[in-house]
Amino acid sequence: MLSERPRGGKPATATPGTQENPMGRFIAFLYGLASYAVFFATFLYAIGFVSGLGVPKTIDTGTVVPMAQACIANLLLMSVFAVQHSVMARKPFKQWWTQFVPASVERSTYVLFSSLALVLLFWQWRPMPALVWQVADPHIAMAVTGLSFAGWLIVLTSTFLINHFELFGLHQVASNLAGRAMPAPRFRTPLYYRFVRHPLYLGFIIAFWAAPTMTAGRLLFAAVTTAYIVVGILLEERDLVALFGDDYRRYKNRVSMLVPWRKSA
Ligand SMILES: C[S@@+](CC[C@H](N)C(=O)[O-])C[C@H]1O[C@@H](n2cnc3c(N)ncnc32)[C@H](O)[C@@H]1O
Repeated sequence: MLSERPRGGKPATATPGTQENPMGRFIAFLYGLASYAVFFATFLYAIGFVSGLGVPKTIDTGTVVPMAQACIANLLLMSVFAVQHSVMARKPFKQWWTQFVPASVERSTYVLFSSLALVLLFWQWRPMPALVWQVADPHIAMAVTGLSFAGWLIVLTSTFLINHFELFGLHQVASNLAGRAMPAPRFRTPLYYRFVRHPLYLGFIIAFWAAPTMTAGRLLFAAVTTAYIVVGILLEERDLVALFGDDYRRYKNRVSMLVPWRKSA
């Protein structure tokens, strides 16, 4: 879903686009912090939006319009996010726009635009309240909600296992501020990554599908985002093989993609 991080080649090199001017570096750092704050608020809102808890506008609230109209509007909103999130993550796009945006804040800007695309989706989402399923037993319903929150927790903890601060651009602006080089990307397989290659995406899938009440709107959201995740994995793995070579190829042979069972050794 979130895709490529800036790579900058195998050896650690000076942060590309490092500003010489200390004030410029400081402003870049503040911008990175602000983008991160917007991301974090959006992430928290997303939990409420999908679960229907604790936020004013959820996936199942708002003005009800005819089903086809709602479906088209929602597909458009998800497409805006998908196009922004995928296109801005591709190397040719990065090469083009880092002519205008300093490379040190490229990731923060990507994170900011992704968050804004999500805010637009939350704001403009049209509810589709038709009931697909509903868990009648309150204890089971609570357990399903708990499973959904476990999915969100897996998402957040996976970002820390990979590199939370680099993924959301803070590492880049902090290194730029300190005039330090960004370290070369490292292949990691900690904790969940021993069981599945994409725990973060698995967390999203669990969070979206574990619904005690599944409406047509949430079903549309879960189905489209799951399809987007699967396509995203194919693109991400192409980059990971290019970056980590045989290490990643062997990992692919050993560990399954999303379903946590061990492949035969
Ligand atoms: C949003 S994270 C998602 C990581 C992974 N796909 C997941 O679902 O847990 C995407 C970034 O993680 C990086 N990445 C994915 N797997 C990795 C691994 N095993 N070691 C290091 N970086 C990885 C990718 O290069 C990409 O920049």
